[in-house]
Amino acid sequence: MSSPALAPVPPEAARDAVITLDHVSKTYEGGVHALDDVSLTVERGSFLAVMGPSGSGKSTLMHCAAALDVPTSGTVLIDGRDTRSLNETKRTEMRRDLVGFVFQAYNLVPSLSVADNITLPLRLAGREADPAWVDSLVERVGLAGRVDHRPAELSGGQQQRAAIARALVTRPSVVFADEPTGALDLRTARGVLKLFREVAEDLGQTIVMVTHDPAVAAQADTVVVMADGHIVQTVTEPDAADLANRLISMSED
Ligand SMILES: Nc1ncnc2c1ncn2[C@@H]1O[C@H](COP(=O)(O)OP(=O)(O)OP(=O)(O)O)[C@@H](O)[C@H]1O
Repeated sequence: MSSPALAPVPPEAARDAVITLDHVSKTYEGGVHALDDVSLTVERGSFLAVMGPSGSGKSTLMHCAAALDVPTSGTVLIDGRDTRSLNETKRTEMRRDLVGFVFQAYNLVPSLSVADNITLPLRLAGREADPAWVDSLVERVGLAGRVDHRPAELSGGQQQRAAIARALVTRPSVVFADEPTGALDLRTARGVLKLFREVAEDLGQTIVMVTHDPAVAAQADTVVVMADGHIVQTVTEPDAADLANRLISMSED
């Protein structure tokens, strides 16, 4: 089923699209067709999950959509800006200004306090921190009272919450989360996914989350299912059991 968040890419809708992939293909050296003619629009404020089996092209899609990599053909727009025409320096600046990242392994700097980790993207961009905004983020991710600690003094869930605050601190157009609960136990993972939902709903933050796990994907508003470099299904109002069945039936095809 097609959803408003994933409508085919009419130009007049582009102002509400944070990410637009238009006929994007990616072929790696050696000839692997990781993405094959993928078109996708991620609407502002939506929480989208990209789900599929290993090797289906999820990471490649994320890397192209986040301007970490360039497609072999097709167009990627982030907030209306074309990523393909930029050199590596300009693409890096675009990522710094428009994109936040959350990774499975948290990637916090061990020698910095939680507070300094959270505000690091601002310092790297030469921007002033707005103390009220930083405080509200720390509060929202439940780390008030922990900001002077080093990452190693936090639990995995707390470290991921710090990483989420770090991803939000620059007020990016979009946050990409790559298997953000992959290293967490079930209960902690639920808390982190609830936080993503709240951030999407309360702050209108656009989130694109890559996962192979149907239970994780089901927390998003919309799920695109990938297989062999294609988006093969788009699921609105996702349900974990239904998504799991879809994956099982794909593996039996
Ligand atoms: N740098 C690369 N060079 C060559 N082939 C690559 C490269 N990165 C990915 N591939 C190949 O492209 C295809 C898609 O890989 P991708 O990592 O995007 O899939 P994925 O769905 O994210 O998989 P996983 O869930 O295992 O991370 C796979 O066949 C993979 O082996």
